[in-house]
Amino acid sequence: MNALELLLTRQSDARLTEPGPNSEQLSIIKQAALLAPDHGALTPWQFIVVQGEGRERLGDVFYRSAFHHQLDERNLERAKTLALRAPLVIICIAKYVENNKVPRIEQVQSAACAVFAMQQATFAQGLGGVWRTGHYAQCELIKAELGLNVDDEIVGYLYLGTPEVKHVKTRRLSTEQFFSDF
Ligand SMILES: Cc1cc2nc3c(=O)[nH]c(=O)nc-3n(C[C@H](O)[C@H](O)[C@H](O)COP(=O)(O)O)c2cc1C
Repeated sequence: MNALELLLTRQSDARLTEPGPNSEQLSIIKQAALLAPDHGALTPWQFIVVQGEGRERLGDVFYRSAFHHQLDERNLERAKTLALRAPLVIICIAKYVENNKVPRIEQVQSAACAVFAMQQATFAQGLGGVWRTGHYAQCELIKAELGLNVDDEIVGYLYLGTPEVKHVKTRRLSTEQFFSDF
């Protein structure tokens, strides 16, 4: 797949199954993350790769968060299984570095670029992925359990694997709606 084909056909896949990225594919995905634009070369990132039984441990962390926040019964039950929705999950963190020139938002944006780069690198290798956030990206208890600082931001959980169903993105937006000339 060439670069333009990637950019113009990329899509997310919410339903993912085995196999996940092999070690060679994962290595490429990791390298793509580290090429994210980075103002001031602060490298304000941290990535935690979760696979195999690690997904069950992450499910336990989600469960403790759900319990702590008194989520309803349905969410409590779901919590333990969430990380099992793909063979591999990467927890993507903006690791905030205090800096006079580079505000926090730019560091979070840089980490977000890294997430997108990883999703693209996955797609380009014939696999699929989806970027998720929600309650478990905002929870202070989870940050603490992952050993993160309060200033850090979980910018997403990137679920990666093989798409369960082959589908082609049908929603096409019109450039005229979002671009104008000045
Ligand atoms: C910051 C961010 C958080 C997201 N969180 C979720 C989420 O929690 N659950 C979800 O189903 N999709 C979430 N999405 C959307 C999907 O990742 C995906 O972009 C969307 O399903 C559209 O698919 P597409 O990438 O093929 O256009 C999020 C996207 C972004 C950028």
